[in-house]
Amino acid sequence: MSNPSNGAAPTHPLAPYDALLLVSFGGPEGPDEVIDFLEIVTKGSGVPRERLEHVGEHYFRFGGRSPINDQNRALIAALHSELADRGADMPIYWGNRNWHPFITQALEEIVTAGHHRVLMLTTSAYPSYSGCRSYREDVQEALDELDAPLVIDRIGNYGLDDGFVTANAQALQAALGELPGAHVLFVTHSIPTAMDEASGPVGESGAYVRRHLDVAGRVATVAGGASGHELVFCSRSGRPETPWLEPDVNDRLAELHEKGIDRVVIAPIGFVSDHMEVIYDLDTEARQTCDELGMTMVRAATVGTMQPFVAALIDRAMSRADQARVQPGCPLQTPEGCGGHGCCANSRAPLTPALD
Ligand SMILES: CC1=C(CCC(=O)O)c2cc3nc(cc4[nH]c(cc5[nH]c(cc1n2)c(C)c5CCC(=O)O)c(CCC(=O)O)c4C)C(CCC(=O)O)=C3C
Ligand SMILES: [Fe+2]
Repeated sequence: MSNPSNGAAPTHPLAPYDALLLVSFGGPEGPDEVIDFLEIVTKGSGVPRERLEHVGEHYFRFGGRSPINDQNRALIAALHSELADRGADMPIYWGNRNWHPFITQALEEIVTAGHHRVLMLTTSAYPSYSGCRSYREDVQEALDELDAPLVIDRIGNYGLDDGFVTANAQALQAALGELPGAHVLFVTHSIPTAMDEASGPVGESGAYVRRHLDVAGRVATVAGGASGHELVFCSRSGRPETPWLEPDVNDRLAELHEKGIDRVVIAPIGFVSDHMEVIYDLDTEARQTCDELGMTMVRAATVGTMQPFVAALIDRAMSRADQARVQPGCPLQTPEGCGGHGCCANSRAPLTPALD
């Protein structure tokens, strides 16, 4: 509250930020959008046409509608209510890398509304080119096109934040409640091994896998009650001759079955909400693998809008604002040292200019 004696305007708890920007992957919302979406996603990535058609089928199975946009709408609502609870509500804009509303559209709205300094959050919790650096490259590119006096900072990768771990642990505990003593398969998106090697700040390598292993270990410890746990991967794409992170969740399920382990919990710590990878690759495909092998499987919830997760994002925003108040300029292209920019020192995409 403002102090009436000096007439000062109340200081917003997130000052100097005047808006938040949620940046996400995007997904189609109807059958006629699927192919155009997939073409945008795979532009210049070398993903073969057959893979594209194959993944298109996953979307068509769900009426051509990805769950990701509704998940993001729900997350924005939850962020607003968390902000309101702390007396800190502010506008939240939303832009996607690959589908409407695009990042460029969000930035145009931000500029039109007269905002000057915006804090960006992404729906990816881990360091890597795909999950971190490409988001800030895309936002930087959109910013360059606008030529407006707008500064965008970002919060760092939040996978190891207490609230993210707690929310995942609560989800795992609930799943283990249904299947006590089960073996836990923590799952994340596979990426090319070269992308994993290039992940992390300058001088570091393999941060993508290492961070997931750290999160998995903490989540398993906090939840308790698993007979064992490990990290596996889903949603491999790319060319078959390019090495990607393994084992694939389905291959590992078959191996576990061979060893006589037939009770598993699948915990998608790599996804912040029920993306297509979760509802297709895990709930449909991996579930079918389990059914065929006669294994019992429970899928743990994604953190979605769980309170500890939403609070962790706002905690991050608050501490980023504290930092920004004493450090006026820390633009997106700063490779290290502020806001956890060091997610991926090496640019994977030769088409996009390197930022450091
Ligand atoms: C690390 C990572 C994340 C997590 C971080 C983050 O959240 O960003 C992520 C998220 C997502 N990936 C998604 C969808 C797709 N990803 C693809 C392709 C690829 N992903 C990759 C990596 C990642 N992807 C990579 C290395 C490729 C190969 C092509 C390339 O190198 O560019 C393809 C093309 C077809 C295919 O090959 O599968 C699709 C359709 C959706 C939307 C799902 C929905 O609709 O709910 C989401 C959230
Ligand atoms: Fe992907």
